[in-house]
Amino acid sequence: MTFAAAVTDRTRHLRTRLCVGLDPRADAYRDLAHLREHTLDVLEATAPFAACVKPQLAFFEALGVPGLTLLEEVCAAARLLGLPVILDGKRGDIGSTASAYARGWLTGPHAGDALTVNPFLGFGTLTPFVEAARANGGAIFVLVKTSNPDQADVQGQGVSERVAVEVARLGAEEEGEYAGVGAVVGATHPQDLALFRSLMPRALLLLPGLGAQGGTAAALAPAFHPGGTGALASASRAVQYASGLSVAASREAARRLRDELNAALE
Ligand SMILES: O=C(O)c1cc(=O)[nH]c(=O)n1[C@@H]1O[C@H](COP(=O)(O)O)[C@@H](O)[C@H]1O
Repeated sequence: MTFAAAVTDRTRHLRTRLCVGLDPRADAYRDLAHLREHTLDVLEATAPFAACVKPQLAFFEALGVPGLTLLEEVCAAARLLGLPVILDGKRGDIGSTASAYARGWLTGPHAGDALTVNPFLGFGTLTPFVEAARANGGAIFVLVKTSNPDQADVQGQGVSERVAVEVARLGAEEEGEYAGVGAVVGATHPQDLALFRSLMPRALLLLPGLGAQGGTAAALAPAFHPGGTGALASASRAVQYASGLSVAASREAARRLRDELNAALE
């Protein structure tokens, strides 16, 4: 089953559109063993409420080689739990380097099912990512309008809309309900969601910024299709560190966010 079909299946059968972000901050833990245990515990505790999981590569890379080993463990644990994995790497470079990134993160030993991708170097540089994702039934999420307030410095003046049109064009070649070329649109921009939904009708939208950055579930309905499919709302700190390092609080936070999204959509 493709990534797009698998998350949509979880949305329909488990009634969840929540993407649980894993951003394990080294300074929150005694040592690497503590970070590892808590991160895997949060994954297991929140999995029943999640459509997918999104490890942020920066936090794993910051730990060096042991971080990559842990990332492999997280991906393997997610698979056992039935959770599709989005690796949040925001990669992008000239073609030959983009091919290496695509091999590494979409087909290599640490690969996820999907990868976030930066289109800043030009639309042609997306090709290796699109091809690698297609070869495995994976997906990419192209940055269209990021959640941070200063995104407009670079993404304003119609840039986000141009990227959205390209995402739709790339996905149009694919079969299936949702394409393997998706888009990142911040949950912090609820006023823009209807526009981006209409520009990219068959793209899965990844909506980060729920919780810690101020995004609220109630405002996200315009990103979804009738029936509540087509988008994934993502929260990292609000789940992993919902109340210090309490795993029970992480579980409850995931349950509450899932319920809030359902209430806004069903
Ligand atoms: O691609 C992302 O997930 C992403 C895109 C974006 O526009 N904004 C954004 O915050 N993110 C990532 O989503 C996560 C947000 O974390 P929280 O604010 O703790 O939920 C971080 O790992 C960010 O790198």
